[in-house]
Amino acid sequence: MKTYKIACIPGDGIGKEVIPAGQEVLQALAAAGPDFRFEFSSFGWGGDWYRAHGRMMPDDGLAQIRDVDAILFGSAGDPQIPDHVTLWGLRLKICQGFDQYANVRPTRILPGIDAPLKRCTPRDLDWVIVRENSEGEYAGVGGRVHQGHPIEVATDVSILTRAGVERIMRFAFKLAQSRPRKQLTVVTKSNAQRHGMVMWDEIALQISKEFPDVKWDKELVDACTARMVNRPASLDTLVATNLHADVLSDLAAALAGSLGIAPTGNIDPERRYPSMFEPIHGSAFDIMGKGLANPVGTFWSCVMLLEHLGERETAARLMKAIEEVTADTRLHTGDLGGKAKTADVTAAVCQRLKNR
Ligand SMILES: NC(=O)C1=CN([C@@H]2O[C@H](COP(=O)(O)OP(=O)(O)OC[C@H]3O[C@@H](n4cnc5c(N)ncnc54)[C@H](O)[C@@H]3O)[C@@H](O)[C@H]2O)C=CC1
Ligand SMILES: CC(=O)C(=O)O
Ligand SMILES: [K+]
Ligand SMILES: [Mn+2]
Repeated sequence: MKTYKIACIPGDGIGKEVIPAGQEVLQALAAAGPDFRFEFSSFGWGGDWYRAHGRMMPDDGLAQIRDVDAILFGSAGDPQIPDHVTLWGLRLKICQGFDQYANVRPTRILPGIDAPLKRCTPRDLDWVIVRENSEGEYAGVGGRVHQGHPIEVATDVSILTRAGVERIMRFAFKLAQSRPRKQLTVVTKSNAQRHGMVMWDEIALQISKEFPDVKWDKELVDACTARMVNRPASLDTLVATNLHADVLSDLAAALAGSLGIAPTGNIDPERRYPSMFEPIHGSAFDIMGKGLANPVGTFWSCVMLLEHLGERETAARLMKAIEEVTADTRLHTGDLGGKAKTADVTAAVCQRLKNR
């Protein structure tokens, strides 16, 4: 029997609630079938680790998880520690350390979810946002000089490399090609950002020639927000820079009903390193520790994890169980207007997996 090694890193805030829930669901899946088992390892990295050791993860942390088949991640972000310390010390360290350059964020309106756009039916909103995940605005290049003085200067320099843009464009065109509509929107801002984004557009055109069957267009990021709201059905696959896609994907999640539902894969398409799956949301300080977090974003991320492992049938089985649960409004958590708790939703999904 196959054994998949999964590293679980709950991190902070509601990550500590939704990742154990995700692990429970994966365990229930493995128990329901004879095909494979999981070997979980758990890592208590994050804000608590920082308070005890002065850093978010150990110096050899990447080496400790180098050989797993996949990583299930919660969130980095602690109310007592600056956000840039937590994010860079854990999540970005893993994403960049393992060169997980493609961040994939599907969005759909799941059954039973009351999405906020009154003219948008579930058929109109079926997107995948591909986020460049290794450079751009989050390259980490910049600095501060004259700190605290009136002449203080601070910079964050966006870095776009030809190799980095070519690989994410190729990934996005390929993903668009694999979807029924074969359609890609390249999100840009080449009117105002006249160097990096102009190269981004040029490379999009260049890579498009490798995919003659993919229809593609270009949209400025500001206009793209309006198009997502007004003409959702005109979009299918999107590709955008690190910052642009970060913002667009929270909007996408909200338009599909809640930030609590949306999944992500931080993928190394070349499979040199393990890929990492996480809900798109953060630590949710306002609800943490109360058992109120919606675990669906984590469960959907588990679906992506299973697809990445090549377990397509099992992934589909989990997605079906998730959709059956969202269809029952009694099982909606507070973010969806319901009263259910994390544990109720988790138990309901596990129950459906047992009853297959
Ligand atoms: N990938 C990561 O590790 C991320 C980390 N963060 C960090 O998380 C912290 C909080 O960030 P925020 O901007 O407040 O974003 P957030 O995603 O944590 O929360 C935004 C809002 O959405 C709600 N929400 C999010 N997930 C939910 C869920 N599963 N169920 C129910 N409601 C949910 C929260 O209660 C809050 O009102 C910060 O430290 C930030 O840096 C934020 C986003 C991603
Ligand atoms: C950090 C963050 O906001 C994200 O990964 O989406
Ligand atoms: K997250
Ligand atoms: Mn984000």
